[in-house]
Amino acid sequence: MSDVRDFLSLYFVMGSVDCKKDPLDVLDEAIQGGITIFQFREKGKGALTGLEKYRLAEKLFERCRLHHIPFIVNDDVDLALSLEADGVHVGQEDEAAKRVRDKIGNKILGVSVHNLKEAQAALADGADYLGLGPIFPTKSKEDAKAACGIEMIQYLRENKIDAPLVAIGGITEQTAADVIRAGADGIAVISEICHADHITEKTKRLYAHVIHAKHQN
Ligand SMILES: C=C1C=NC(C(F)(F)F)=NC1=N
Ligand SMILES: [Mg+2]
Repeated sequence: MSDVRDFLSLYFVMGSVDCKKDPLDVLDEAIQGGITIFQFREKGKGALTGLEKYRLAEKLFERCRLHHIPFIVNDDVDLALSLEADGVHVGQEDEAAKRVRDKIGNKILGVSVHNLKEAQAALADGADYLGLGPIFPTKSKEDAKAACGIEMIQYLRENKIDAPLVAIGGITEQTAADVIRAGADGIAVISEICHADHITEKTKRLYAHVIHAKHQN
């Protein structure tokens, strides 16, 4: 895969808990709208486990493979390996990024970061991209830290964090362009797409905001 940076523009993160209808339909509509990378994040109250989780992951992965969209698994490294997913995304509280890198070889490794110190450590551990957030307050993650603000994107860039970086946390149509102009390579969204009345149209607008802002940078 060429540099993962090119795939980060519109990063859809989702699990069954986030969906108001069949996750397969939600993903299909988001793909029609132009998402560029997908993360299966099955977490929170009522999340699937075991074989049910595996079966849903398999079907979502099939959709992504059909449309050449990288399929990333959140937290569950063993699930990623058993599916031969394109990569994994781990947080600060998950398995240490260095150990994950040893397990997954040259698959994509994304690491959640909240500040400069965590960003530097993640890159030292071999992260291919950073997930910085939450930028704004978020309802999609129960144990989210306090919002770090758009300023943190600029601060990391000013401190020579030039690695591929996607911003996440409460990002909407109204704020997408500002996040890109601050220096992010893409935006990651959960509820902005999952809770939209018309998922494909919403996704197309988010994509347009991101691509337009990218060409201004
Ligand atoms: C907590 C997270 C932070 N960032 C990301 C991503 F956008 F993919 F980088 N995913 C997560 N699950
Ligand atoms: Mg995690």
